[in-house]
Amino acid sequence: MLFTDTIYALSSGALPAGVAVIRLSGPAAAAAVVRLCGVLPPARVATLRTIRTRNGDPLDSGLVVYFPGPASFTGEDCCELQVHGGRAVVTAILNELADMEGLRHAEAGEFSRRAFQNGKLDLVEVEGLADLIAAETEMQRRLAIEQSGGGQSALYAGWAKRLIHARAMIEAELDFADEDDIPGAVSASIWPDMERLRLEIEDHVARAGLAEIIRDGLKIVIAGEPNAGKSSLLNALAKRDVAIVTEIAGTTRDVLSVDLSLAGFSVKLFDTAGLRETEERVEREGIRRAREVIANADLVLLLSEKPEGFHIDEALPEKAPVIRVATKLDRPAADWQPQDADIFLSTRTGEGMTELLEVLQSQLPDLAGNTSLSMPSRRRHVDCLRQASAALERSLAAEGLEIRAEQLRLASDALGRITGRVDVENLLDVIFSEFCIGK
Ligand SMILES: Nc1nc2c(c(=O)[nH]1)N(C=O)[C@@H](CNc1ccc(C(=O)N[C@@H](CCC(=O)O)C(=O)O)cc1)CN2
Ligand SMILES: Nc1nc2c(ncn2[C@@H]2O[C@H](COP(=O)(O)OP(=O)(O)OP(=O)(O)O)[C@@H](O)[C@H]2O)c(=O)[nH]1
Ligand SMILES: [Mg+2]
Repeated sequence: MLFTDTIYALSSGALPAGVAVIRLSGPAAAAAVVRLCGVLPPARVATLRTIRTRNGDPLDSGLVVYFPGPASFTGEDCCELQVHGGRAVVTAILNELADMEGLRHAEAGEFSRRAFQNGKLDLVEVEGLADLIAAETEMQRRLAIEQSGGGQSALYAGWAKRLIHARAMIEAELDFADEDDIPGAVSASIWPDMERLRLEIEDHVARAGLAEIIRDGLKIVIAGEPNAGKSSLLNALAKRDVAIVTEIAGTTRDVLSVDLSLAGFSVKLFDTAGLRETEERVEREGIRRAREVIANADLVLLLSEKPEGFHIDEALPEKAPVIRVATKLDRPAADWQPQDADIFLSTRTGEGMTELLEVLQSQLPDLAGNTSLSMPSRRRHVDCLRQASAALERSLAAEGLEIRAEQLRLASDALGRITGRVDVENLLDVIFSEFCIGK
């Protein structure tokens, strides 16, 4: 594909800033820099230049870098103007660029799209870059680096290679089937490896849930009777006054949520309406919504201010763990026994809060140390991997070499779609639109 347009955009963040980076990519990038700075700096050497309007008036003095293609981020000729990050400075330079022939402002993700189309990045790496830019927690960063740095792509490429080898062996057998001196089972040796491959893919897919927790955060829902102290706990954990707290039972109606970072993980903490039978319409709707988030929780903190309060007739999630939290421990009223709850706390005195945080951390996946974060990070990857695994399974079960070979081809195609080597044109708009402008 040929791009005739040269694109430009402010690639750094919000202005004002100490320094702003304006990137250009395309055939007219070098000429544009010559127009602004006189002469082109030597390739890949940051060089201090005065940037001028076409009338020769100085706009700014900045560092200019020229990356001749194909050895650039996009594979095209690229230039960077690293200028003072004032709004008027950047606007003036962008206006100069807008007036030049063949130049236009970049669309969201367009630099990365060109890098993909020029073979600099594959789709997994592109998606990893989008994740890296969005990463807010340490685990999100590590997962994104695994994807954007090519680690994941190398794994899939290795699998694709094994499939190609197997298909080649089958082709050879089919081609020479009539000749007596070719042993009948050239391809027999490949099936144990195809079975292993299928298991490897299945193991890999099984880690997708972990990736989802890293990307989207662990969903922890605070539930329990009205007045149990749910909103007080949300505020205590968030360390801000997010939810309304009153002594009136039935205060919270809407589902509230705050994002926390816990041991490098992102956690989404939900406060819900107290669960009880009621005729009050607004409260009933609040309780319906509470049940909905409880059903989708990764972890439920079930709160009660008295031992019998845990026996609610509510549908708790089937798979997610439930931690029983005894509240308002500072009050002498309730007669708690050690077996009544998992955690005893008071948000008023802070007692038990450390223990609660420890229990929450113990519920997070153990990814300490150098554990590899090799896992499918997106639904799209999981879908392709499942298709590959299913095709492998059909191939292993089928009779007849032609049919088995056809299924292996389908498995190859499914793997190829993950990194974008096979028919993904329709996906590209979706993937690149996730990016910010200038990336
Ligand atoms: N100033 C600046 N910082 C930046 C970027 C940028 O574009 N500009 N990046 C933007 O994302 C990231 C760095 N990524 C980059 C990736 C490849 C190439 C590049 O020139 N690749 C060539 C040469 C490789 C080499 O010299 O080893 C190539 O792949 O052929 C540059 C930046 C983060 N920091
Ligand atoms: N003594 C004491 N009172 C508490 C504690 N935590 C909450 N309370 C009080 O208990 C009452 C109810 O607290 P909330 O946090 O609003 O309870 P809730 O579970 O969110 O209640 P609903 O939203 O109505 O379901 C308020 O008056 C709080 O001040 C605590 O640790 N100690
Ligand atoms: Mg509340």
